[in-house]
Amino acid sequence: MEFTPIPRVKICCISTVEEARLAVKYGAAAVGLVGPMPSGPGIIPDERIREIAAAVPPPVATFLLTSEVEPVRIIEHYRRTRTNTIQLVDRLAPGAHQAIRAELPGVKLVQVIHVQDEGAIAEALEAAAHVDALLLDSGNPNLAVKELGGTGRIHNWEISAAIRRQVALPIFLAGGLTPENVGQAIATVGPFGVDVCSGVRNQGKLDLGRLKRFFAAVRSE
Ligand SMILES: O=C(O)c1ccccc1N[C@@H]1O[C@H](COP(=O)(O)O)[C@@H](O)[C@H]1O
Repeated sequence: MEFTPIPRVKICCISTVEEARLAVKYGAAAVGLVGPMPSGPGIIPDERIREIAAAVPPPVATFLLTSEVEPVRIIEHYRRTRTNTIQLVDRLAPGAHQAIRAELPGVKLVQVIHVQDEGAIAEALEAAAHVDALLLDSGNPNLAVKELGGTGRIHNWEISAAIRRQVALPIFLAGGLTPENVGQAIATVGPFGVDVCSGVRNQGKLDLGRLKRFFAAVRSE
């Protein structure tokens, strides 16, 4: 018999302790806290990330989203914020993940892969050897002003499904998920978790109705 767990939900772009409480109340397994980025709607100051991360109860995971790429800068960012997980939203150089691990052995590492075309499959397979989970998102790190997430756009879920089939790590799916499309996304990709920012917000604020409908849609899958 095959066991297919209901996907975990990560609510991203949490901007206050109150928003974190709301996300946890309705069942979030993780909250995302967005540090300095070249673009995106969810950025908050590092001091606020630290405050929110300290307020979130175990076993809810706290993800620091960092756009830093140098291990020393990533480690400094982590030490300013003290989450239990680091979400690396940009590509790192070879050896960088190992350097972070050596310094922060208790901290989980999640690498974002921007799914633009089938090249994402090889990128995912390479990164998978060095991290605890992958997060498949929309975006374009090759633009002059990098677009590293928070786009509100979906991508080609068939490519994400191919990655999920080939990678033996937890896969989070992100990018333009909403209460209306998350069921189809789960059916297509079969992710371990789903991750959402704009789809549960209204004018930048967490929207209770959308949040409830998002969880209901995930649970009815
Ligand atoms: O939200 C941001 O500001 C952001 C900026 C840079 C990288 C990632 C960011 N957020 C992440 O993007 C995904 C998808 O967002 P959306 O649901 O498409 O709006 C979100 O889950 C965050 O992990």
